[in-house]
Amino acid sequence: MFIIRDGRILLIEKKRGLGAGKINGPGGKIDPGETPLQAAIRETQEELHVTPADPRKLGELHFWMSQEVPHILCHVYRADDFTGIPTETEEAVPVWTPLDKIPYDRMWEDDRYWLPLLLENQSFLGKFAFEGETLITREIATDLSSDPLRS
Ligand SMILES: COc1nc(N)nc2c1ncn2[C@H]1C[C@H](O)[C@@H](COP(=O)(O)OP(=O)(O)OP(=O)(O)O)O1
Repeated sequence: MFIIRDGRILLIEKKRGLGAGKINGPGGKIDPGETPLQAAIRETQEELHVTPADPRKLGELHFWMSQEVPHILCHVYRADDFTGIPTETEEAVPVWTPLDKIPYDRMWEDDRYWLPLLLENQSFLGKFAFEGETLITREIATDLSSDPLRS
């Protein structure tokens, strides 16, 4: 979940789990019975104590990681407002970042290929294969005019 307001993006420094130490948006696994959107909102509330307003889906990302974590499907949302006060939790430190200073060198390697599209409000479908934390192959499709991602 990427919240953007007043020329800044609300990122997190993740304190535990997959990608600990990296900068990312809030997010996590979908619980049984949840939709991807419900999960993204809940994870944002749990990790930052804020609730995104009117989030909309802009992207789908497929990650192939390793034999232990073979495939991850990640639903990517953008919101342009929120309620609450971004607060450090056991899971994350809030990192408000100017849009022209996004720290890609501290993020997963794939982010530099699709986060600029999200900032431009473009929809995207990405496929990324990793070996460890190194990006090996990437494929990105944009301008999904039939809008399959907005359902
Ligand atoms: C491999 O490339 C990745 N790139 C990016 N940008 N984000 C990724 C990548 N792999 C995973 N993620 C995201 C997806 C989720 O938002 C988190 C990982 O969440 P995780 O499954 O570890 O869930 P936790 O944060 O541990 O939380 P729960 O266990 O509470 O669900 O990273």
